[in-house]
Parts: sequence; structure tokens; C-alpha cells
Amino acid sequence: MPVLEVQSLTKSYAERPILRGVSFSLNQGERVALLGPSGSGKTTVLNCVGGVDHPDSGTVTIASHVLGSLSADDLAHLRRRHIGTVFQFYHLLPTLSAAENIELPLQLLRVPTHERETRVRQLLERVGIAHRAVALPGQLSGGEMQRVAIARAVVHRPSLILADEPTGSLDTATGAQVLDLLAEIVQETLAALLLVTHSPDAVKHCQRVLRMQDGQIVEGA
Ligand SMILES: Nc1ncnc2c1ncn2[C@@H]1O[C@H](COP(=O)(O)OP(=O)(O)OP(=O)(O)O)[C@@H](O)[C@H]1O
Repeated sequence: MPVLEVQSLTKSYAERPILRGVSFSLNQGERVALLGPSGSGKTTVLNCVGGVDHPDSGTVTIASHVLGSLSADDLAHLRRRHIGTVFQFYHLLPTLSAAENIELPLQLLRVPTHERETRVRQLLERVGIAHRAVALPGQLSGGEMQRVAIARAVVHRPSLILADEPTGSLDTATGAQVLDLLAEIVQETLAALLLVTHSPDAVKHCQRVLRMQDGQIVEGA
């Protein structure tokens, strides 16, 4: 049973077709890169999979739940429970410390305090920023912020990680380190990874490449 199944997605903006029948699936633990020219529809696919955008037709199934058939509350719960996200611009809450940002998904899932503290402590160590636990995002470097974001993406042990250009704002060396860390952690948690990227470096961390062009997957599905 795949963790993610995407079937025949279509989507238009202002009557301009952006997705034209996108289908693919990801199995547990599989790391897949989604590549394609700028404007080919990669982020739109990721947004539909993450439930923050809605396709005009087609279905997204995550852990046996069809996103389009869920109530708003159930969709929010499924996203909290099953999905972790890493973005190019980190999307950390600026008024929360590194540790508090990592803890947030566990709070939303009402995980007991003791377990929250243990998991956050372990992940701060794992991503190499334990010494920056109380720092605010504005006091962190780009690489440190992305380490926090990676920890936050996996802290609730989701079955699917969605990453959109996670190294896009980092210099080459830092980006390579962050990518190594993301791939290792995803492997450790047995989550599936869908990684939107332009980076050839990123591709070598993935077992499969999906190539998009003009709103369609032209290779790898
Ligand atoms: N909310 C929106 N309203 C109108 N058009 C949109 C919207 N979101 C995306 N588009 C258009 O849809 C097309 C696909 O965008 P998308 O961001 O999915 O491409 P992408 O492959 O991720 O590109 P990039 O590599 O540059 O990030 C683009 O032409 C974009 O301008």
C-alpha cells in the first residue's frame, strides 16, 4: 500500500492548465525527487499533495485517506498527523525559540509534555543545534534555521515529508550538509520523501526521479 497515491490531477489558474493529468505514487521509505523547468507545476503538485491547494479533478490519497473527501477538520488532522514540510524560506515562527518551533507539531497533536520534551531534546542533538535551543529564528544562520525546520518536519514521525527547494536559500556547502541531514533523517524515520528541487546534488539522495514538463510527468512515474 503506497503512502501517497496521486491520480490524474488537473488544475487550471484563470483557465490556463497548470496540471494536466499528474499521476504517481510513493511507497513507505521511498525518496523521490520532483524535477522540471520553472513553471512546469512542481510546487502546485506539492501544494495539492499537502492539502493547501485543491485540484480541479483527480485524487490525492495519503495513508489510505482521500484528501478531497475529508472535512476541513479531518484534513487538518491528517496533515498534522501524516505530513512534515520543509520549505526554501524555513517558515519558522519568529517569536518562538528553536526548541519551541520543533515542539509545535507535538503540541498540536496533544502529545504529553514529558514525551514532547524528550523528543525535542533528542532531535536538537540529532540535527546538531542543541547549543542553539533557546535562540530565536532571527538569531540563527540559514543552515541552522533549516536544521530546525527539518527537526520540526519529522518530530511527529509523519509518513510523508514534503520538501520544496530546501537548499534554495543556502550556499553550496551548507546546502549539501542540510541535504545529507534531511536524507539521513528521512531514512531513519522510514518516512517517504517528495523533494522538489533544481539541485543535481539533491537528486543523488533520491531513489527515483519524477520529471515534469508543462504540467505532466514525462519520466519516472
Ligand atoms: N495562485 C496562482 N495563480 C495563478 N497562477 C499560478 C498560481 N500558482 C502558480 N501559478 C502558475 O502556475 C504555473 C506553475 O507554477 P509552479 O509554482 O507550480 O511551478 P514550479 O514548477 O514549481 O516552478 P518553479 O521551479 O519556478 O518554482 C506557473 O506558471 C505559475 O505562474
